[in-house]
Amino acid sequence: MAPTMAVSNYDISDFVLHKGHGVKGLSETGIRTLPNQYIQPIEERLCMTKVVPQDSIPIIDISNCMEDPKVAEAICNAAERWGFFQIVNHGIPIEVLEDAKEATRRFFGLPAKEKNKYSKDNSPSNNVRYGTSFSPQAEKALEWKDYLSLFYVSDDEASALWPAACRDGLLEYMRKSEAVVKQLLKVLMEKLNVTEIDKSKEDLLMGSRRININYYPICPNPELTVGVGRHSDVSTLTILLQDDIGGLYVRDLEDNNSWIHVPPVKGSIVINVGDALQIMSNGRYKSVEHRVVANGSKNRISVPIFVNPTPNDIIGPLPQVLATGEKPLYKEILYSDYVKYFFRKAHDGKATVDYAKI
Ligand SMILES: O=C(O)CCC(=O)C(=O)O
Ligand SMILES: [Fe+2]
Repeated sequence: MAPTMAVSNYDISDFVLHKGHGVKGLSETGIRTLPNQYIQPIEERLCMTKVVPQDSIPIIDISNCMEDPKVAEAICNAAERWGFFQIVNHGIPIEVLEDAKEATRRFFGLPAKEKNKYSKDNSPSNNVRYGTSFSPQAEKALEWKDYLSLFYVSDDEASALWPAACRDGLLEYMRKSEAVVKQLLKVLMEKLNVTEIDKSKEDLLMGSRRININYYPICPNPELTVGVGRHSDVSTLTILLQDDIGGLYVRDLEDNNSWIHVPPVKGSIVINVGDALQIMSNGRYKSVEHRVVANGSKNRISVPIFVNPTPNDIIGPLPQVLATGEKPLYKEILYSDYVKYFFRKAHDGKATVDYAKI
């Protein structure tokens, strides 16, 4: 589409949602004013006075993760205090990270017609979904983001169903990140006195995976909207690859009113604790609220892998954590019910975890 072509407010949802242009397409029309649908209530916009520049989440060199108890301690402390940390020297080759980002750019660079083959209405499978915002049917204001979400079942299914433009790069990134996930979970579990991770425990911690690719295009009035609203992830752990633009903010648990930027660090991966791990650890590891701001001058991409329990797992505080008489803070719940609850509503901070509280 020609960069100067205007899209009226009236046509926006048809253009963005139904025709599959997404906010990327809207941004590329050269639009100068944010459409009303994207204007967030003031309390949902991130006011920069709430950002604490002197604080930052830990950056942990995990090259000696299994041998050096200090590394294990740093990981567990970060998961308790911040719920977020970055890892470097993780063993995933830099080319694999670059290829995953390239794969992401290639997918979003496709014509709308091609991307729209994977929309809710057109996708041949629920495991492959292209969309925009988080949950447009449930949201009062839309988020300035397009995404492709891929639930991993098997390499064969991915070969058959995932878009060719991004499939190989994303699969490789998923494969290469698996060893890192296992190491991190082993360390985090040991601190909870879970010393043996057999097959059923491994399924409970990492039995299913979803990889998303996110595109946050240049936004005409970034201060009026959000890239992603306040939420915590429903995962056990999230492994997030971001490009060099920045814009992800994390709530500071020790000063509830403050937010901390997660700066891009070349070659690093951001790790965050998700709700499932908060629940299983009975609140010891924190699934922390985070959000992404919109950007007025640069396009941003990110690639989170959500490492999850399997949908039919029952999750609740682990017996090893409660063994000393600690009171459970959460109920036992079917993981797929938990996820359904999360996706039924707009992003709303920590409300999903409250659903599991006793
Ligand atoms: O884009 C990012 O940095 C974070 C995205 C995110 O929080 C999510 O997809 O759950
Ligand atoms: Fe998230």
